[in-house]
Parts: sequence; C-alpha cells; structure tokens
Amino acid sequence: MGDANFAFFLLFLLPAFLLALLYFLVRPRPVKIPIKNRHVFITGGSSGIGLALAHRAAAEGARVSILARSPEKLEEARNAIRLATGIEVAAFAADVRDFDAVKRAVDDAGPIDVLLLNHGVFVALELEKMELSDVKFTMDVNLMGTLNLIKAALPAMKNRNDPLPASIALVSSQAGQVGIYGYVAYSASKFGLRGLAEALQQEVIADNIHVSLIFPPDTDTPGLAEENKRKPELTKIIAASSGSMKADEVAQKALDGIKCGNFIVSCNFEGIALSLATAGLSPQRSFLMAFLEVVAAGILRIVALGMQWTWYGSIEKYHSQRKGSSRRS
Ligand SMILES: NC(=O)C1=CN([C@@H]2O[C@H](COP(=O)(O)OP(=O)(O)OC[C@H]3O[C@@H](n4cnc5c(N)ncnc54)[C@H](OP(=O)(O)O)[C@@H]3O)[C@@H](O)[C@H]2O)C=CC1
Ligand SMILES: CCCCCCCCCCCCCCCC(=O)[C@@H](N)CO
Repeated sequence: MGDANFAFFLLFLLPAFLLALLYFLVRPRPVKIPIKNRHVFITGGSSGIGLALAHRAAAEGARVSILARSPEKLEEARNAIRLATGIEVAAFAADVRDFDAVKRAVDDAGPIDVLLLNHGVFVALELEKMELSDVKFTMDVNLMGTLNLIKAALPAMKNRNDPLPASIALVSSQAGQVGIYGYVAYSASKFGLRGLAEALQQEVIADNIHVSLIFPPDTDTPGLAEENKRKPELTKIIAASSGSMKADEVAQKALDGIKCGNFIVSCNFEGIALSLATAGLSPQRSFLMAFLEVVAAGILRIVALGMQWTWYGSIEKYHSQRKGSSRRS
C-alpha cells in the first residue's frame, strides 16, 4: 500500500505540482503575434531562408520588405515572389554593415511590426586557415549588422500606434547553440546573437516587443552550396549529427515560432533536443516546454556528453588516419 502511494506521488502528484508551479512561473507570458496585414521586414530576403520567409509571409498576407546588398538578386526575388503569389514586395539595397544606408532603408520602408534579421555570411574553415579579415567580416555582418538594423528600426517600432505585439526575430544557427569544428568565427558570431537577444528582450518587453531566436540546422540554400565547396571533412561529419532541411521548411518553423512569440525556435527533432539541453537562463513562455526542460535536463546532459564522445572520437580518428597516411607518403 505504501508503495502504491509512493508511486502515485511520483507519477502523478509530483508532475502535476511541477506543471502548476511552472504555469504560474514562466515569464514573459505567452503572446500571439499576427503577421497578416502587418509590415514584415526581412534582411537577406533575396536568397535561401530569407527568400523562403518572404514568400511565406507574403502568402500569409503580410506587407513584406526585403533588404540585401545585390540589387540584381533583390529584383530576381521580387519577380519570383510576384510570379508565385501575385504580391509585390518592397526591396531595399543596402549593406547591413553600413548604418547610414540601413537607416535610410528602414525609414523609407516605414514602421516595422516584425523585424526578421536573417542576413548572414558563413565559411567553414579552421581558424588557422582563415584570414583575420574574414573573421572580422563574419562578425561585422552577422553581429554588428544585426545591431545596426535593431538600432535603426527600434525607435519607430517603439512608437508604433498599433496595440498589437511586435517582434524582433534573429536567425542564428544550431552552430549558435553548440560550437562546431570549422565554425570558430561563425559560432562566435551566432552565440553572440543569443546574448544580444536575451538582453534585448528585457529592454523591449515593456514596449510589447517580443524577441525570437531561430536555430536552423544545415539548410539547402545557395549559401550552403557555396559553403560545401570547401568544407573541412570534420565539419561535415560533426554537422551531420543533425539532419538537413529545405529552406521552406525552416521558413515555416520560423514563422510559426515568431507568431507564438517563442524566444527559442528550433526547427527539427535534433534542434528540439539541442534547445532543451541548452535552455540555460533563457526566457521561456510555454509552461509545457519549461516542464520538458526541467524533466529532461539530467538525461539530456548524458546525451550531450555522448555527443561530445562521438565528436572527439571522429576528431581523434581523423588525426590518426592523417598521421598514418603522412608516414606512408
Ligand atoms: N543554410 C544553412 O545551412 C544555414 C543558414 N543559417 C543562417 O540563415 C541565414 C540565411 O542563410 P542562407 O539562406 O543559407 O544564406 P544565403 O547565402 O543563401 O543568403 C544570404 C542572404 O543574406 C544577404 N546578405 C549577405 N550579406 C549581407 C550584407 N552584408 N548586407 C545585407 N545583406 C546581406 C544576401 O544577399 P547579398 O549577398 O546580395 O547581400 C542573401 O540575401 C544566415 O544568417 C545563416 O547564418 C543557419 C543555419 C543553417
Ligand atoms: C543533446 C542533444 C544533441 C542533439 C544533436 C546535436 C546536433 C548538433 C549539430 C550542429 C549542426 C550545426 C549546423 C550548422 C549549420 C550552419 O549554420 C551552416 N550550414 C552555416 O550556414
């Protein structure tokens, strides 16, 4: 009898108590952010994930603006979206590293409801083989470019006379949740976005602005095709721990997450595990996700250690094979 009571406590009362506690605890509170008839401004909207986001947002009835450097690629994107949906999107040619150009584009585009910062550059290469100028370029585009956009857009976003909640969404990467061989500069830039996002959310919550961080795995885009041309073998092996996705699938997950105001938005199964394992001190609006984070924490740490075990195994094997072959030659 005592055993049955204990089992009841363990299997039912304890989880129920935890769920109830988390229901009252989680902050910020859940929110719904509509995009229909609202202004969605997408950086890097001329290619890959950004283009897929622009397609989807336009199809869902948003007023869409896209920003990127190349006017030709922007025009191609506008035509493709017009052909597929019959909708005109506004295009702005600017380099995110140039604050004045970004400010002009944002002012021309008009007040933004959903600022989707998706632009990004990436090369997979060992730091040793990378020029310092390429490291700086990665930081300038991925991190400073994002800060430039936020600085340019935030005043008008705060002053909007729309009672509806607004969003600032940043496209990070699973390499922004865990460091990966070949991504020293890239992971640094994408981890940087997380600190940015956590701090920014506290600063803009009172303005009813909600921050989302999107963590895609390898995604089939022109950018990835370029990256794959000279990707280190070990980067391929380690990144293959997560499945790859189509740009449109990532865009759908991203928009769904943004509309729910989720702070962390994961895109595939491995991504969910990664997000639970790296929940840390990030805000969480969903008491169900918070419940999973709490309950799965211990076991996921073991899974994570197992992951590192296989990754370091691959690295060791790669180096010993190289040593072997260099001795033979
Ligand atoms: N593809 C993948 O495997 C993954 C990608 N990501 C992230 O998703 C985002 C999009 O990636 P993806 O679609 O693959 O990339 P693409 O290379 O296909 O597209 C990048 C977009 O960003 C724009 N862009 C690049 N640099 C600048 C700049 N300095 N100023 C303004 N716009 C710029 C490009 O236009 P233009 O060159 O004309 O400026 C283009 O529109 C990136 O942040 C990337 O880090 C995350 C995980 C996986
Ligand atoms: C505890 C549970 C662990 C679950 C598995 C973890 C798997 C991690 C894989 C990381 C893959 C990184 C892809 C980077 C994609 C990217 O950004 C580049 N293509 C550049 O664009």
